Amino acid sequence: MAPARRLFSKRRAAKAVSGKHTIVAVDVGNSAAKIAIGQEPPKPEVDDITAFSGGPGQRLRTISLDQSDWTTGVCRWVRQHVAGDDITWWVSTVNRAASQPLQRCVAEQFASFQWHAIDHRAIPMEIEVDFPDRVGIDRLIGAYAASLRFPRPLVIVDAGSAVTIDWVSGGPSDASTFHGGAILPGIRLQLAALANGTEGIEPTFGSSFGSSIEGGSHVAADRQPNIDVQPNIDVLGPGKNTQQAIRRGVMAGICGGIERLAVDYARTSVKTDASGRVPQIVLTGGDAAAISGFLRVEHVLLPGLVCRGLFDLAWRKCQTGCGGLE
Ligand SMILES: Nc1ncnc2c1ncn2[C@@H]1O[C@H](COP(=O)(O)OP(=O)(O)OP(=O)(O)O)[C@@H](O)[C@H]1O
Ligand SMILES: CC(C)(CO)[C@@H](O)C(=O)NCCC(=O)O
Ligand SMILES: [K+]
Repeated sequence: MAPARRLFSKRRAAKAVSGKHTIVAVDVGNSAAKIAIGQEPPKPEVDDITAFSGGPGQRLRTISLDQSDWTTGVCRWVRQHVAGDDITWWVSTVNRAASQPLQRCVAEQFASFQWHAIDHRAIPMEIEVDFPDRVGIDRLIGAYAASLRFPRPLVIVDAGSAVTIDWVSGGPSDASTFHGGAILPGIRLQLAALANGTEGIEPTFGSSFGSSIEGGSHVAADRQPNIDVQPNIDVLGPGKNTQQAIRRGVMAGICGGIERLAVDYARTSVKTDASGRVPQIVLTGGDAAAISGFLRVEHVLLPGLVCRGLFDLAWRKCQTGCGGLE
């Protein structure tokens, strides 16, 4: 214990000189928490947003909520990479039952911390939906992060427990507009629904799919859905057995949905985007890599989009006066 304490105080002294401050971005979903560690911009004049949010120093980790001690896992991982307790946690949660215990764990394990749970009012975008406060904050932050990195209009696909397929346009001013989108069950939920709702289909948890979680690791192997991630010529034809048929159905449903909605949204773009550009599709989430291989439209794969967006928001706040980001 003693050496660790000394290390912390040395680091605190270093912070006072450099003015750096640690940001931990946490995206709490229904299956997993995604965590990234970053620092305030090393120099105030850094104006490239990627220098902060996507820089080489950034670490991204996914921790499955299946593990009963996942909150301790998060704190331990942060401890391993950050010396000291002076951390601002920027949090996106669509699962308060999970984020509340995490906050309690952080309060127990870190002597001083700041906790920013982001809501829609913090997102510098127009939000054109019926109830902006009811949209999953992960959707809004992902949309914001994508709109800073790619030309609009955008189709943002977050393939997690649920798959969300959202539309973001650019307006005549520089502001982006979030227009809502579509929500469908993700791969794992679709497999579970088929198993639960039929007598003839067995649960398909049991093997493979290890690389599906962004950043890898910390995913219990015995809970992973058994769906091949490699696109294979076989999957073009009809499934010849139950497993193949399920795989065909689930992947075609999700990929077909993305392809179709991108076209449909673009058709509405006369109203919502004046640029006339072909929409850029941005894909993120635990199943993004699996889905990417089956998609027939051009897209970019960007792991940790919501964590990147949390850093973007922290960076933005910093521009208007950091001071520990409070
Ligand atoms: N052990 C696991 N537990 C849960 N999901 C897993 C696991 N292993 C792989 N996956 C895959 O990862 C997907 C979940 O991705 P992700 O972690 O991005 O979800 P999430 O952010 O928690 O979801 P949401 O934001 O929709 O609540 C599941 O659909 C599943 O196919
Ligand atoms: C759809 C999910 C589960 C995706 O993480 C999340 O964004 C959420 O709980 N949203 C609330 C409903 C909505 O976005 O309209
Ligand atoms: K998510």
